[in-house]
Amino acid sequence: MKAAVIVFPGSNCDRDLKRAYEQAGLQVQMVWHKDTVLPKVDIVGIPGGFSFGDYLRCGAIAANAPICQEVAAHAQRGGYVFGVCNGFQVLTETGLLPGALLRNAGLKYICRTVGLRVDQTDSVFTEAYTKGEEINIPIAHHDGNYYADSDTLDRLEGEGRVAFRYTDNPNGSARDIAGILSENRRVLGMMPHPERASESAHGNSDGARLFAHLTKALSEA
Ligand SMILES: NC(=O)CC[C@H](N)C(=O)O
Repeated sequence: MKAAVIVFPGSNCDRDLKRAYEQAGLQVQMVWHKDTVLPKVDIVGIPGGFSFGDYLRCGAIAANAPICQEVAAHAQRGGYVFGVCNGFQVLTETGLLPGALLRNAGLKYICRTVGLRVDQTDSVFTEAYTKGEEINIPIAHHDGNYYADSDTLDRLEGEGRVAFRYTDNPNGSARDIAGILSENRRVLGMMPHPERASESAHGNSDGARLFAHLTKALSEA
């Protein structure tokens, strides 16, 4: 199974995501944002970081990079895409996921491990968990406050597209939302970083389960 990890100027979790994918058994190719061809892969990863220095809005400039048209085409063909933190911000800016990530309610950068509740287990990203299970995953962001209008929030909830919620909302996110899925559940965006909870040196393997299951599910898909 093959994965691509997109790299923008200012990405800083690209190699962490590559490592988490590789440890789970995926073959990874790094893809520069100016590339206009996406290699044939089973999943695209959009990593965390500070793409283009977070200028304009987090993820807004990255969303207009040439490779993002290819990522959108891949998603429209039913391909899998996984955006972590800045990657989630990029996915909302491209319109592949609804809503926006606003400045944290407390206006401060938050870097700590938080509790998440798994709300939807019916996706390749979340099947490893049980519904309602509480896991611990680190966050590191200043713009993680998920916003969408109430109709969109109702639709996300009604369609079972809320993947993860914060157990103790750290950033003001609407309805405690920490991660959402696309309509076909093949695109996941989440603010917490499962790749930072994926090996013994991290002291937490709650994220490793996501990656291990992902590889298995992709090979069976
Ligand atoms: N860790 C990250 O991806 C950070 C995302 C973004 N730069 C923010 O701080 O909100």
